[in-house]
Amino acid sequence: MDSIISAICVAIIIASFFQIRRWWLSDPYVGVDPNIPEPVKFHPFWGVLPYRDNEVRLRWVFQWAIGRPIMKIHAFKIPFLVVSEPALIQEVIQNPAFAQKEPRSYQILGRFIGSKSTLVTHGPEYTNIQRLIQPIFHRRNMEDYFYQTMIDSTEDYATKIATLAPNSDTAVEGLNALSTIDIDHYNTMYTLDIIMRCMFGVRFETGADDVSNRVEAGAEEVQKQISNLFYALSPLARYRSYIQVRDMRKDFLNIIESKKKNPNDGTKRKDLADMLIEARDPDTGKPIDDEVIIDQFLTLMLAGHDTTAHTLTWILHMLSERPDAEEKLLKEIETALNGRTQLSYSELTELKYMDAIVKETMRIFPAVYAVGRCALYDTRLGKYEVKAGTKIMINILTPQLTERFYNDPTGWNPDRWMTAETFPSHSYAWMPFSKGERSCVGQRFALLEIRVALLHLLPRFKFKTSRLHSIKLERRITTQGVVHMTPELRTK
Ligand code: HEM
Repeated sequence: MDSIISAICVAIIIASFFQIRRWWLSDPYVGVDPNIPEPVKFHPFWGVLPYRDNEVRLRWVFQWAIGRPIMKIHAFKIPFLVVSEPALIQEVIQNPAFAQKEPRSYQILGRFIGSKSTLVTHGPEYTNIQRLIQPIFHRRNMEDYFYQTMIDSTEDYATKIATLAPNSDTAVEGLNALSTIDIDHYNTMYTLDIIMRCMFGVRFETGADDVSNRVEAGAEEVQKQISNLFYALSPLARYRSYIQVRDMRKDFLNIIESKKKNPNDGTKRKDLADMLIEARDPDTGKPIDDEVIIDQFLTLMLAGHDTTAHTLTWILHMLSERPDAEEKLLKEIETALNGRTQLSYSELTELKYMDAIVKETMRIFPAVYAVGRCALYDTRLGKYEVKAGTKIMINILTPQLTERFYNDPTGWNPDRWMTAETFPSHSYAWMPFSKGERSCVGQRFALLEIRVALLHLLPRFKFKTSRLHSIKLERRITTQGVVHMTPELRTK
């Protein structure tokens, strides 16, 4: 009897071994059109994962994608189609079959932003939320409310920078000409302050109060989980995000409740919370549920601060590297100011060279270098068939660095945006805010923040990139720059 049981056990073990081996070696691209090329022969189980290294992270966005309009890659047998040709990207964006975001790319962020966030919903639920969110970012609100809030925050940032400038009267003790700051960290705290003030009318300041502490801890936890996948998958990370989100939601709910008790009677500058509390569903006339409002706050806070901060960091770095461009921008600002200290909203948004600098920096260092979509039903993409459930990565970076669309594509040259002749021949060859229905709702807000920062900081400070530290470009979900700079007070 024993020997029969042993024989059955051995047979099960052998059969399981062959089954696992078959699965391990099975085709990861079942259901994917076989005509779509694979850039290199990947391992059938690990796929692209062994190619992830520190120097060339995510090769698929640049190396393999160059000259490949579409290709297939996989990781742990999960296949993705990487689309890198502007005409095909346009097809993806305009085809309703691809209206859904790729849920996996939002798994980590999803822990923090809630299930009713505009970033992750789709279909009628998304349309309802968009109808409430989009009007908030209209030009009138920018001009009437957010512009002045951004200026106030920037003035405080300038005061803080002055304490870090070795040649300023207010410099903290012990600074010298070689002292540097991690400018991206400071920019991140600055953009967090802007979004907090615009959302709730409250200041965000490191260590100043409990709400600021919890917001900072939450924002840092997101960064940590995004940058370290192994940590993100651990129960500890899940627990920490649960606690932090719970605390932030409580804080935000308290703010909403106190605003409801003391509604803005027009004597104070309106903020985003006032606008969302006032908003009514156009069909039912009902106000928005508090939990839905909180999902949007968390989304705007997380989607809207580090992207802008990283962009500002790269702009300051490029201006430090290119004094000719900095000089030209300062001239443009000086001419526009004409002896005043402030510009009107429309005067600021009309500064052409400033706009060119922002565009050119976002071309080379797009804060978001790819976005994910998922086919809702069977469809076609170019000459290929795409089955329902197929995951798509829209490659934002590669077209922006392609010779077909840009002369000297890796050279930073803002002048290419000064005349229409040197604009890219396809509008989808520049899309740092994505395009179409699911593009960045905060684009106008982000561009205004960056312009306000340049207008109010550059004439006062010269930001010098330190040669003593290496400059690191980290591609996680966003393109972060680790850049050490010395801010110097400009003397007339
Ligand atoms: C330079 C700064 C920014 C860049 C480069 C950027 C880029 C993007 C991109 C590429 C998307 C599309 C994501 C996708 O399709 O999966 C997006 C979506 C979004 N962004 Fe931004 N963003 C920036 C700033 C902001 C700001 C300041 C806010 C809010 C205040 C914001 C709020 C959002 C939201 C809510 C979405 C989701 C839109 C939707 O699905 O309907 N972003 N952003």
